[in-house]
Amino acid sequence: MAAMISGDFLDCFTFILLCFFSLLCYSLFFKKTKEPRVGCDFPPSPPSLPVIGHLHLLLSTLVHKSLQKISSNYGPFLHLRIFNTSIILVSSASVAYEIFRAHDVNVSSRGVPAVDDSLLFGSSGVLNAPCGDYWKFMKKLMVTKLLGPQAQEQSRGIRADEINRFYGKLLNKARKKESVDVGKEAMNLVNNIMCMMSMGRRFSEEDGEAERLKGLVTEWSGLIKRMFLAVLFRRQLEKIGISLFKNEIMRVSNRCDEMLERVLMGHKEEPDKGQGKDMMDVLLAAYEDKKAEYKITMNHIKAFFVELLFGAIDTSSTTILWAMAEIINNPNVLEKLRKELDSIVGKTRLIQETDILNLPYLQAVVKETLRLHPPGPLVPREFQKECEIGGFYIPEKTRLVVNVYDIMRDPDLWEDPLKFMPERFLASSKSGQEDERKEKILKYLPFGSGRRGCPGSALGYIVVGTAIGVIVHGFEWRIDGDKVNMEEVMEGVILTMAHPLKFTPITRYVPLP
Ligand code: HEM
Repeated sequence: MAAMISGDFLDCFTFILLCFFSLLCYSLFFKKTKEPRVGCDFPPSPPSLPVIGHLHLLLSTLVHKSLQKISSNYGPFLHLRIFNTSIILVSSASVAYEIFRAHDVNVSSRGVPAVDDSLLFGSSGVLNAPCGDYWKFMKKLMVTKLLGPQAQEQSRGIRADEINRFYGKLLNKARKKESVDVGKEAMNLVNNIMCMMSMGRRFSEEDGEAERLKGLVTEWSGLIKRMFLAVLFRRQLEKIGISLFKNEIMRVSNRCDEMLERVLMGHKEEPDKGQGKDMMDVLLAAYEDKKAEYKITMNHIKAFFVELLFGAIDTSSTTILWAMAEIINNPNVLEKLRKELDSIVGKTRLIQETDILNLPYLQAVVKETLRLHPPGPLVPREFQKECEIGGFYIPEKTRLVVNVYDIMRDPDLWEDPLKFMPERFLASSKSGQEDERKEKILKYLPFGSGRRGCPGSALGYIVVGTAIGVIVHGFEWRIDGDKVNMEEVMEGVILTMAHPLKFTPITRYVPLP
């Protein structure tokens, strides 16, 4: 009898638990989104499937392309739904203008929920921090000590040394008639520049440190790729106790932690080993400073460097790669670029950063590369509060995805949008910006926009410009086949080339010692 009672009790208990779980799942995933205000609709929505909404339209390895297709079929300002998560998809330069100009504060959060103490996707980083005191403090430090004009002038020598090393490597390959993996060498160059500028040291290639760092970058990229859609439901899943990828994220994070711990210890022991005060010195001083505007922790410092390594390096090196691919596929561009470099830089020395101001065609090549191949094709944000945009209602906490890839290929905004045509940027970028203001559009967005736009754009232009200058000015190249394959692939959140670009450099001239 006792056994029967306990059996019935267990069945009943399981039944109640199942009911509770189903109700919870219903309210978290399937419950209807908030109704719009009377007289103000949601933006239009493509036909959707029951329960999953528009999820099936997004299941692709090239999400920016799927979203581009959806926008070309249903319009540039859409309301999508995945289960009960609403997403506003924007592919219109005028709506982007309204959002980033009139609603900049409202969309100043990325809305990506933090994974505990992880150094990437965690609560200590700048990328996903809300626009509060911590973000303001770090942004000020970044601009004054690393990325602003004065800081950049002070670190010019570091970049010049790294550009010389880069040239030396290519020259060595040319002498040995060996082929160069452009993506790999660009990654090494930017990696060394960023590490030298921010921590006063580079990761050594000799003792395998650089390889370990690259391994970590690859693991993060793989994780980000898998997490892309999961990010949308993480909040809901965590409410029912499911933490997607948490173990994997923490495992990679712990390895980054160990690596940075070693660097930080080395820095504390020998603070003056680098060339003057670097960002790590500045952050360590802020950590020790009891009167600092914001009390940062060691985790904040480590998260900053992880984001720097994974954000700044991939974006800039991928741009170098795409630029070289476009230049090789467009011999007329190559000819014009070489002519400009030969006439301004000459054939007795290497290009320097300070030359870039006098090389408008090189600047236009970099801009055109970023227009056609933005490393971050989708800019994600979140509406903090409900608002009205373009006459449509947007509820609070709605996710926003601006498809900058689509906007920068819009045939209504760009003549021959798929053609690589640097000349379109030659008529002074300033007048272009004035036109945008007059027309109330934002059509050039490789660095995002508004207060959360990229603070490293000026440095990005300089690093990419000098690297391309060195390759184009210093060498001829031999590639396998006539044309470079321009197929795209998403590596994490970075849009890059699906196939490695390799060429054998042939020396054009050797600079005088
Ligand atoms: C070609 C090179 C680069 C490209 C295309 C690029 C692109 C971007 C984009 C699209 C964003 C998001 C903007 C938004 O939400 O509106 C971003 C954010 C950011 N980028 Fe870059 N970036 C580049 C280089 C750099 C460099 C060199 C650094 C620093 C050394 C850097 C640091 C950052 C930081 C810290 C953020 C986050 C800003 C915040 O949340 O307040 N980026 N970048």
